[in-house]
Amino acid sequence: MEMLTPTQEEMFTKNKRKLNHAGSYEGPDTSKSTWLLFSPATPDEAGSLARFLSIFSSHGVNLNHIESRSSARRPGYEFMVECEHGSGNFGAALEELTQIAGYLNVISRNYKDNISTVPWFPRRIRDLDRFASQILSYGAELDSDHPGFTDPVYRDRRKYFADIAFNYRHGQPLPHVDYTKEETQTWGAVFKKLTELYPTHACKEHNHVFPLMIENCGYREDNIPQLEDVSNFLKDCTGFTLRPVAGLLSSRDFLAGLAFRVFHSTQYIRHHSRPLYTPEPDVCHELLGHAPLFADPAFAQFSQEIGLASLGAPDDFIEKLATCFWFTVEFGLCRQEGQLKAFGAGLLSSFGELQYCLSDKPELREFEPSVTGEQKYPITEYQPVYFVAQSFESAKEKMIKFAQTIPREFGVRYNPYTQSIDILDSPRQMTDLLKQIRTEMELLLGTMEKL
Ligand SMILES: C[C@H](O)[C@H](O)[C@H]1CNc2nc(N)[nH]c(=O)c2N1
Ligand SMILES: N[C@@H](Cc1ccccc1)C(=O)O
Ligand SMILES: [Fe+2]
Repeated sequence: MEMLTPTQEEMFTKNKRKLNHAGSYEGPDTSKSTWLLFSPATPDEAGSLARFLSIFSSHGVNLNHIESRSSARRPGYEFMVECEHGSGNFGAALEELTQIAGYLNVISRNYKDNISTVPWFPRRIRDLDRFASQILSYGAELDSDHPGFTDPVYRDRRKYFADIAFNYRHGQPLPHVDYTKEETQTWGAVFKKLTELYPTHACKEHNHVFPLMIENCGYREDNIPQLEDVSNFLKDCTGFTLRPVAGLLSSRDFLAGLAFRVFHSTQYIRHHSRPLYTPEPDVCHELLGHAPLFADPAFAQFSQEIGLASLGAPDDFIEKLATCFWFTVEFGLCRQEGQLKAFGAGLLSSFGELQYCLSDKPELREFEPSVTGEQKYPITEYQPVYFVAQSFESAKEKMIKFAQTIPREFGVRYNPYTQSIDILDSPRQMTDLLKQIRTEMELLLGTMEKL
């Protein structure tokens, strides 16, 4: 396969059709959400919601959802409405609203048509339910170059897994799967070969956590661990959880999940004919490659930082972030005690590529987000170039600095109590944040005085 730039890659996958819940196809940009978040012009305006709603009805704009809540940005209330695309004269309604609202954010899947809107991003953890129907390539439909393409039993099985993911909703237990004998054998072959390489090839953080997964999550040669068990384990370690996904998500959606410490995990297994390398993520990749590192607090935070940086970012920055993600979380190398080790999940799940990446064949460069973010890469074969991070800590610091160059008119912060993203753009919110930090400082000082 020829090399694709990230832009080409997006086009390549976007040109493929997407499957929605009902199993019918929809075009790439038909997602229907435009959210408006706004406040009345003055805090004590009585009956203001009714006045706002009349604007939408007079322009024939249908609302799918209406919510009022206490505003964090100023005294009084704020409203959130979800408008149905294509109904009525949305532009006119928006214009009228702008005239009389206090603040107004427009968060839209349709942001490409309107410069002043922020690309849609999930605000609450249950908003992630909307991603299920946005699978890019593969998914339930296998491509003709896929090793399982001509195997009807495998295709059937993939359909079964895709349905689980499509029907999953936030808060439900992760569906338990009875894997077949053949599937368990494929896992066994991958597991056996990889665990022989880990002591010499994997980074120390992976080697530290792996025995814990064997002990707590049923990692064994003769058993494919259940996502539920792995998710519960990660939740105890770092608050990360898994949710099932039918296949590749767009970079934007995938990264947004990480902002909530949610990792989208496939549940199907690679085709048995090629256990040592597969062109798409599968349960071996997620559970052997990704899961152990999400149990590491520094790595979990690094992943969440990338996720938070992506929320509402313009497309070109999403591409750069996704490329940096690719060359760290997916295919990163690092130096530890003078030796080169793999920490990328795509390496830790492929016996073939794990050997290859530490051989003298590939080219190595130093990880530097502004440079790495521009690198082209193939997605269905071994990487010709790898980037080497000095440590997780240094990679994290570089990424945070890079994230600060993303143009965005507000700050974002994950609120673990409400499991939602706070948009920070008012002095009042900054004062509140400062008060919280003061409480923590007092705790810290108080403890230091005791010790
Ligand atoms: C963010 C970056 O594009 C990355 O490679 C993503 C893309 N979409 C994905 N989607 C799923 N389901 N699993 C993944 O590991 C990824 N990786
Ligand atoms: N190549 C990886 C799977 C993978 C595909 C694409 C992206 C990341 C990982 C493996 O064999 O395990
Ligand atoms: Fe991955």
